[in-house]
Amino acid sequence: MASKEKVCILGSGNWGSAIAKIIGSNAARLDSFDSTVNMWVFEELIDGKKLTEIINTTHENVKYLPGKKLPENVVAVPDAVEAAKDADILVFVVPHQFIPKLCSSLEGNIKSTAVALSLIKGFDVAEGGGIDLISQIIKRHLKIDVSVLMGANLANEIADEKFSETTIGCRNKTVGQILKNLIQTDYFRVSVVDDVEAVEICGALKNIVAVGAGFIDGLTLGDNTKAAIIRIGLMEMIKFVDTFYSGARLATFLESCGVADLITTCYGGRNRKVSEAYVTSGKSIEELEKEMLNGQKLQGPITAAEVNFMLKNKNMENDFPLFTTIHKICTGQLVPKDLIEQMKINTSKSDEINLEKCNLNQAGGE
Ligand SMILES: NC(=O)C1=CN([C@@H]2O[C@H](COP(=O)(O)OP(=O)(O)OC[C@H]3O[C@@H](n4cnc5c(N)ncnc54)[C@H](O)[C@@H]3O)[C@@H](O)[C@H]2O)C=CC1
Ligand SMILES: O=C(CO)COP(=O)(O)O
Repeated sequence: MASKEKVCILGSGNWGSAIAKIIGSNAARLDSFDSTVNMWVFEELIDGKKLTEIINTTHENVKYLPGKKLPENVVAVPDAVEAAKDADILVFVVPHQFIPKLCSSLEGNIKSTAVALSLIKGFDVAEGGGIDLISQIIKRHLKIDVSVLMGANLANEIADEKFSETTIGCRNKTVGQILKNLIQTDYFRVSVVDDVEAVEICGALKNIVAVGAGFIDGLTLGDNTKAAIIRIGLMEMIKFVDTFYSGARLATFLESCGVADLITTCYGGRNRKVSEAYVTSGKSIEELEKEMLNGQKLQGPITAAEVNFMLKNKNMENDFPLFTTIHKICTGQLVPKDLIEQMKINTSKSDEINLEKCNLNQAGGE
């Protein structure tokens, strides 16, 4: 790596802008980083003005993180290749449905020695009936090492500098320390673990559970029911990792990326909010996403569809009744109140994992 690491942030939505605030300030403060941080902005017009120009003059992303100043060394760039071509560290933070196109545009146009950090929660469907992790897509296109950062990280709260924790999954200790230096502040505390796949999968799957929590809120079923959905969701997350990604560790679910992110998203996230409105308004999820989120993107319903694509192909829908039911409600195959009926009949399947004996428990940690 270069003596002064150059950082590029690819994405500038709600979380992209909040992390740009942190990265910009750390890059300016620490000698080991080049102080100029490029941020790729998917260009759009706001009242006839380009968003990149607004960011570069007012130092505020007025659409996706209004009211918060970005450090002046964060430079908005409308061309992804231009933004990324000289970077040593590429921070990926776009809504997950846009990653394949972004990676294709970067292919062959970045430093071969660069490393990536993905903050993206979601999957993509894969040829052959399975799913790809977002980190795998980045790696396949760009042929660089990819670490991940996931945690209980509602972007607006972090932009407000409220104390929060996060988890970086990284296999290389030196790179892990560099990434920690880049991200950690006194109010945003970073743990680095080497269980990279489990960290990433926790981040993706908790968005499905949050959709279920929103349905429960919309049905006004109360705190006990919501806690039950969170617990069942956690069991399905553990079972999913144990079944499809063996070698991970149970302890990872106790990091910020696991149970903490599950809790915060089920109480404070966009997936919860829109799913509650789905029950009470009778509108479609797509309509509500447009009406309620001002251009921000929901990840839960599409993640539920991606997971269902794989479970259906493997004839395993019944082994993950919560994930399956949430997908069926999102797609109109079931109605929200069916969630409870399904849980009454099927939760034993979610719990069908012996934690004493599961693969996750056997793998040795540090
Ligand atoms: N917002 C949050 O509190 C958190 C979000 N995340 C994750 O971070 C990732 C990014 O989320 P946010 O930054 O919140 O984004 P967001 O939900 O605010 O999405 C808006 C962003 O998408 C961009 N966009 C729209 N159309 C596009 C296109 N065709 N191609 C490329 N970009 C396009 C917009 O320009 C804007 O930058 C997601 O995977 C999310 O799950 C993770 C932790 C917290
Ligand atoms: O991932 C998040 C918090 O860690 C944000 O969740 P939402 O996308 O549901 O707002």
